[in-house]
Amino acid sequence: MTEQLDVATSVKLQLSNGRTIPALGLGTIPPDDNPGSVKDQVIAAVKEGYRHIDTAWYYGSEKYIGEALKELFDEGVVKREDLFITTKVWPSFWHSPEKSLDISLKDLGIDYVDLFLQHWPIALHGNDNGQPTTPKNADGSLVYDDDPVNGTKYIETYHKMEDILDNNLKVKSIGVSNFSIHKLEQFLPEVRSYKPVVNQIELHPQLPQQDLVDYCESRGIVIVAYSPLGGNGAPVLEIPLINELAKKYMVTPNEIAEAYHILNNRGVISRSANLSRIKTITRLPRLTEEELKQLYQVGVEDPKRYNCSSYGYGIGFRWWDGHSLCNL
Ligand SMILES: NC(=O)C1=CN([C@@H]2O[C@H](COP(=O)(O)OP(=O)(O)OC[C@H]3O[C@@H](n4cnc5c(N)ncnc54)[C@H](O)[C@@H]3O)[C@@H](O)[C@H]2O)C=CC1
Ligand SMILES: O=C1O[C@H](CO)[C@@H](O)[C@@H]1O
Repeated sequence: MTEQLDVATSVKLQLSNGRTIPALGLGTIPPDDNPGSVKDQVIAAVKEGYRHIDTAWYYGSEKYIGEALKELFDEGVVKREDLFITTKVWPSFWHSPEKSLDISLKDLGIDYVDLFLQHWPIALHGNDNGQPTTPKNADGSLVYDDDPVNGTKYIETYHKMEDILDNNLKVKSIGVSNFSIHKLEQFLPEVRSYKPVVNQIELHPQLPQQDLVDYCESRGIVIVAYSPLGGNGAPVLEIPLINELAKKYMVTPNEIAEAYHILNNRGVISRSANLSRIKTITRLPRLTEEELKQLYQVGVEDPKRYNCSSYGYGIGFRWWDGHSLCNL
């Protein structure tokens, strides 16, 4: 089956603004026990051919990524223009996206990002420096600057991102993340000049979200799948079908989980603290249409979301009138 393999790092997706995005990206949520290890992860990935790095002000790892980029540029491994770098503005910084961006650019040591995303369609109560990132009441519920289900202050954030793009200096494209259909229906009519080119969402065989995927793709918004392995512990890799396909195509389960998106013209960003793993998960098995459909069916009956149902990474997503923040 080795003849049915392509190279995942060579696939680029067309964005609605005429630019392209490498389909396979490296996630950079830092390991709690060793956040500085993100530097070596980025170096290993870029040397293996990755050209898309996904980060965020919220992750606190951008200074380590900046160290990696400096080393890669100084050594002539890549030039800035060879890379596609994404950062995001967190809801506690909803009022000052340019300030958030400037902090990211300083930590990354670059003067522009290729994609600037609005991390969540909500407004959390953060100060002028976006702190605290997860403001909470005494009962543990989040403190908002606006109603998280029907408020519209978050749209002001995007308008400010459009203003930044108008200057076309610090960002090349803007987009959104964790925007549900409910939010997109409310938000898209208010967009002034620049439709979001991407919606970055949790997506994997256990969470198909096909209605949201169809909604976005029908409007020219590229889906980028985050937590494609299910986050910490990679539960998605335990799906029997993924392991069967990995055996058939003689690749790793990671590559099946990534191919599921790339072959569906979606971006995918996964992470690994294991440097040798990063170097060995860039093959693209040519799964058949039937195999892609089988993977899709895994989560149709009993969808499972990893990112919002737990207190992962320090933020607790409270269920709100039957909505989780991810289903707003
Ligand atoms: N926009 C947003 O709100 C979000 C964006 N993201 C982005 O997506 C990226 C990837 O998603 P994540 O949730 O970080 O994780 P993921 O779904 O990529 O899984 C990564 C985890 O799986 C482990 N892993 C990888 N391969 C493995 C293997 N073969 N066996 C055992 N364990 C394995 C890694 O060590 C890590 O703990 C993030 O780093 C971030 O850049 C993630 C969450 C939310
Ligand atoms: O981007 C993000 O990462 C964390 C952990 O998954 C999540 O809360 C946030 O949206």
